Amino acid sequence: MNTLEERFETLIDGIVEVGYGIADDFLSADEVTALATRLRERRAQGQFRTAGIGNQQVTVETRIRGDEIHWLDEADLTLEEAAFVQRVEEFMHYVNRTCFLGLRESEFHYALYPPGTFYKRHLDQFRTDSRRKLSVICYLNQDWQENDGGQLAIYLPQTDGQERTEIILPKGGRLVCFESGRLEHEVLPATRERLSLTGWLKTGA
Ligand SMILES: O=C(O)CCC(=O)C(=O)O
Ligand SMILES: [Fe+2]
Repeated sequence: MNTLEERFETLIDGIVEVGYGIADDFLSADEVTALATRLRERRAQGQFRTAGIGNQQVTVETRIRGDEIHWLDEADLTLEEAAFVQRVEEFMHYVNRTCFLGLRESEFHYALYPPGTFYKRHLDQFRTDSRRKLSVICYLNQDWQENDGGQLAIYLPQTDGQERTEIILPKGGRLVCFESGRLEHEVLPATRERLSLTGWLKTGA
């Protein structure tokens, strides 16, 4: 297992060199199991809603996205959730020390994509609010296989005007990070429930 700083470096190198970073062991298998369990408990308690689109997230449009989400509330975190938030915030401070992005705030939601649902190609920054600088997605799926689908497709603009597509499997413990305002991406449909914890690192007001 790499040290935390090595994982942070891997993520930053990826973002700087190719536009996105991947750390495969951001969470241990036990942490994935614990967070997936917390996700399912919260969903069973009725805390999840079908996600909306746009800044206020009021419009449900399942032809664009079909996931159910629950926003983490700082005042109501389990130990595992608090540990996850703390680790991502350590990454945020590490980024600030090395890349000077001026990140100040974070927000996180669980997401569950029922089989067959997807999130069409989009950008994570809103026209009316550009505070989201980095998107982080951590997958909570055990034993995810290629033929389970549910890949994250990232569209990378090339200097020759062409576009390259990267296809990333949502394997448990894997964290993907990219610039929210720059890279369009898409969640492909899966044959199983697809679980994740997604966050944004933001500048202040
Ligand atoms: O779960 C993923 O792989 C990406 C999710 C996403 O694009 C989003 O929630 O904005
Ligand atoms: Fe997104």
